[in-house]
Amino acid sequence: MRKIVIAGNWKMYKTQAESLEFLQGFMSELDATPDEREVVVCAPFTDLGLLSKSLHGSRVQLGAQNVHWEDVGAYTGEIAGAMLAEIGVRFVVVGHSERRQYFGETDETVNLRLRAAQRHGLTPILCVGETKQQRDAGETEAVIFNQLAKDLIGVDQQNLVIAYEPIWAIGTGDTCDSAEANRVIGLIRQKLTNANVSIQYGGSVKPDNIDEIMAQPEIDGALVGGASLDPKSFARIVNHQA
Ligand SMILES: O=C[C@H](O)COP(=O)(O)O
Repeated sequence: MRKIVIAGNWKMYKTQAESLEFLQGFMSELDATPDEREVVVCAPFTDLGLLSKSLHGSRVQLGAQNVHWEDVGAYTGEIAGAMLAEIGVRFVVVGHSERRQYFGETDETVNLRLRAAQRHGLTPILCVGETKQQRDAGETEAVIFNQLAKDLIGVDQQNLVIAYEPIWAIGTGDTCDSAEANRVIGLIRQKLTNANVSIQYGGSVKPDNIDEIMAQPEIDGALVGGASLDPKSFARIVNHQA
């Protein structure tokens, strides 16, 4: 069965003090309704240890924003899967367009990171999506299918979340039309060997569009950037109408 996964990606925002302040506001706003909805906060590395203790026993799970493909070694500035797993991290964002655009992430390194995450029992959230230029050129499907084909080699689809993030919709307020996001996510699903992989939409998700996005039958959750930084706004997104 497909699970609903709502994940906040804090990117390079929030010190430890700010992350604790967020939690104070956020936890009190969360609906108590127990359902199958998974809630994840993907925080900067420096926040993870503290958040792990603070979130212990709560329904909010912890995610990281990167993982290296080797288990140990001389890789200055990188983080190993075992280091994340040891402190209670359950999810990790892999292949975000900001990593691909600014840090030289390729489909080959994305694939290595996905497999490393799974080796350490972490659930990777694989991000795929097209640029505006690629969309305008009618290349959306080809770009995404190419990413999936390369990124998913040897990846266990029983332990995977995918986020469809059209790059032109990230941080722009220019949300992808929900029916179009639904269409693309349906096409992504057709390329998978496990039809139960949860596929999120990401790109300018806000409290005022989450209900419409989640009403789409193919969309299993959201990867939320800017709106996950504010406790009330992220709680409203998590508490969206079923
Ligand atoms: O990882 C999250 C996405 O990049 C979306 O960011 P955004 O909600 O600020 O557009």
